[in-house]
Amino acid sequence: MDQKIIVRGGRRLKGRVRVNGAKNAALAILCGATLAGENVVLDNVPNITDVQHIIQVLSFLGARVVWWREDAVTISVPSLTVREAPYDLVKKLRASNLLLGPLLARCGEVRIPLPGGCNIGARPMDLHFKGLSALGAELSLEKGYICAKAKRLRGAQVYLDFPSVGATENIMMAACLAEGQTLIQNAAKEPEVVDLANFLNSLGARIFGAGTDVIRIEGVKELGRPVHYSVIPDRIEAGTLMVAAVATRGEVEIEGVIPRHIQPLTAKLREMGAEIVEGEDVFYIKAPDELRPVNVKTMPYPGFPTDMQSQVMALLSTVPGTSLIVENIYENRFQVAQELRRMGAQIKVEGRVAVVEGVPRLYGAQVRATDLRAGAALVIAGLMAEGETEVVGAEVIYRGYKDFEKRLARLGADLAAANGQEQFFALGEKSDPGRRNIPTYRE
Ligand SMILES: CC(=O)N[C@H]1[C@@H](OP(=O)(O)OP(=O)(O)OC[C@H]2O[C@@H](n3ccc(=O)[nH]c3=O)[C@H](O)[C@@H]2O)O[C@H](CO)[C@@H](O)[C@@H]1O
Ligand SMILES: C=C(OP(=O)(O)O)C(=O)O
Repeated sequence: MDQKIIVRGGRRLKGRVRVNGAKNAALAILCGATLAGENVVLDNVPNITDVQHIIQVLSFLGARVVWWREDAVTISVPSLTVREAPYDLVKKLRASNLLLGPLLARCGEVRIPLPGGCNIGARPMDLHFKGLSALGAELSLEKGYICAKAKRLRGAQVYLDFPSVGATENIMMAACLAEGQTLIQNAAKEPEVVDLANFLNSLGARIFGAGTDVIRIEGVKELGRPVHYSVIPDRIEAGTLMVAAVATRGEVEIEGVIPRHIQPLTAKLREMGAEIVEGEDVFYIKAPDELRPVNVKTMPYPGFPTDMQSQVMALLSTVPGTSLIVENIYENRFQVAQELRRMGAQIKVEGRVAVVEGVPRLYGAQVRATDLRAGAALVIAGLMAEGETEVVGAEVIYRGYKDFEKRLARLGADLAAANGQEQFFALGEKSDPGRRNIPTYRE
């Protein structure tokens, strides 16, 4: 059902907000938990729709997953009764592809539909296939399903042509139970890869070098030590809130972060003129009215993250001067530009390059969230715009952000969420119930 977020722009964000656990780490760790038997307890798990969907897939496969607190789950996978994941569940998220490695290692056979997720590019799986084949698996595509089989997995040396996060994670998980040593060269260095490796090591795996471009895995017979593990904070959620703070020329404190994970963004926001003070696990951000244009190039970690590109594009659309954005990861991640143009932004896209000419102001309009980060970017644009912005297709935002509009409202934004039945609930101090029959509430 089409959901909407309605934003009335013009308010500066002010206050303090705490970041949730990282979507991309939690998803990988939940998949990795299928390598173990029982007694896995995870903290700081964000209750977002992607996580709910992966839990549905795991439950279908025979795992017992229980939310025992708002942000904590227990998982036990004594045996996996089903080795085929259903298309209707898997199509909802990209990260379902991360079941391939662990299920193959644990069961020797698996059938998973090609994953779904946002339409941001072709996102092939050749590197996952290359790595798992090197470990001895036979893989084929049959009627939209990835079919993988292996009598036994053997350690191998795998060079990734590109440091793919998902391929690194899948190969690393499969290699945990392979015979002998695996080397992943040109591995992804993202913090979420490191978090997955730390989690697997706490289960009894022997993974060395995660966070560098060579990861060594010594295979073990089984994993299954009791584990109580806490997922790292979401650097992209933190970054999105930082950009929202700067976009509204606000003053915000963001708690529960690992500042070094967000360096590439912090550096850009400082280059634009924002004041950012870093504590051990907190950021204080204050933005002046006048900001400077910057150039941004998305790269694998520790480069500038593609998952922050759309939000920064929204911000730059009101910064005087010319900014250049080069998107090196996904060919369709500029779709948000055409929605921002509806709001008055001046953005030209030529292949992988977007040229953003800052305009004095954006105007509220009806726009569509074409993907998760585009949705967040459009809400940020709405916070800056004059008048009312209606972001339709907002359900994709909840794939990755928990209580997105509530958290922004607590920082003083004026915005509301609604479902397709036009049942609005509104947040923020100055919502105007009269205009749209919105029952207002304040927390
Ligand atoms: C659930 C999750 O963790 N998602 C993140 C993960 O996605 P994901 O793991 O899918 O991203 P990858 O790092 O694999 O993809 C990066 C690039 O490599 C290409 N590629 C990837 C695999 C492959 O076999 N062949 C190939 O060509 C992709 O098309 C893309 O152009 O990392 C991305 C890059 O930081 C983030 O945007 C996503 O939020
Ligand atoms: C692209 C993203 O996620 P996924 O890989 O789950 O589609 C994202 O988080 O921006």
